[in-house]
Amino acid sequence: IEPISIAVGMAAGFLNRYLPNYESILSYFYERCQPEWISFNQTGLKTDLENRLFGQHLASRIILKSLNDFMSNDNPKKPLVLSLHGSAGTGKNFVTKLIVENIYKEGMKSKNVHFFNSFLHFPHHSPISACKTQLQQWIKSSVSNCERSMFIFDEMDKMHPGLIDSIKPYLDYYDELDGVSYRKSIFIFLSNDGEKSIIETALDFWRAGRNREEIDLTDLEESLSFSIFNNENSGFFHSSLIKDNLVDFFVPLFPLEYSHVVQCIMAEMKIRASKGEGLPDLDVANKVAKEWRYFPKTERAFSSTGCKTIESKLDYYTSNKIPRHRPPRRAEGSAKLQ
Ligand SMILES: Nc1ncnc2c1ncn2[C@@H]1O[C@H](COP(=O)(O)OP(=O)(O)OP(=O)(O)O)[C@@H](O)[C@H]1O
Repeated sequence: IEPISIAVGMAAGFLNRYLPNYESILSYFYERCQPEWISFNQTGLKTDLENRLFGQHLASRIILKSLNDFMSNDNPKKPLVLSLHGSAGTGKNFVTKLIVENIYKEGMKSKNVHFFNSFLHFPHHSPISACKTQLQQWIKSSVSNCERSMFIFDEMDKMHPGLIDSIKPYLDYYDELDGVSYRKSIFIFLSNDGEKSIIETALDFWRAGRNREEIDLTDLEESLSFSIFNNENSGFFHSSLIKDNLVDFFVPLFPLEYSHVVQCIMAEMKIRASKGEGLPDLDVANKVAKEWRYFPKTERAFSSTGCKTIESKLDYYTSNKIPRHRPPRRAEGSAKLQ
């Protein structure tokens, strides 16, 4: 009997000691809606924006300021809604990833980060009412689980306006909706809407020989919202989300210049070097960047595809097969200006 009672006593002691910590042990291994897993690394984001995002001074400034203010406010009046605009390959998805990585320990894999692509998740042939219900339920249940949820909508301009309108209540100034508060969530919309006016502004500065870093939001705000409102093909235009002022910040991403393409190639080379695949070489980066397509044809001011497809171009180049005149996936905005 003696050894049994000793064993029972030891087991009781063990459980007493560790059971109260059961939750914290679990939260050590499994992602929870807790500061260990979700907290804003302001310095990390600042450093990433300065060192990893090229040619986007205005986007960097707006994103950093809006997130600093929002994440340090314990009682925001509404969720943060950012709408990122710009042509293909200028860094909309990339900067979103930087934001996510500096809030969620698990980055894009976090179960509290929800990424939707209009084509993939809401194909136009699907019944809109079913999509609306599913999307609303998804948002509600995610925020019920974790108030610090993030929702990213890519290709927002291709999204059905009815679907955009169905998320409006969650973006508004409500304390709660059916017992759920959405005020600490973040919504990020990505689209090509407004690219024409962003390109035109950047081109005006380029032609005037002015530094693009001098471009201020005031130079753009009016023309950007005008061009979004007047794009009849856009889901944004047809939805009432903009009209009702539910977007907190419009974030313009400028077309990238030759020097930014070189920076992107060098960044990719550094990633490869860290995996033991060669060394960064500025001469090679310059050679690859020269093979890029630029617009307008005469001035060759901006890259037609931003920094997109760098990996494959670098692959081609390093295997001595440079892709010449490969059509960019999407360069409608640039074509108009040629
Ligand atoms: N401004 C930038 N600074 C650094 N890297 C960039 C930048 N823009 C693009 N890149 C690089 O190019 C890749 C493609 O860019 P990204 O997916 O962010 O483009 P996008 O603006 O979202 O384009 P799309 O409108 O076609 O979705 C990124 O993964 C990143 O490696």
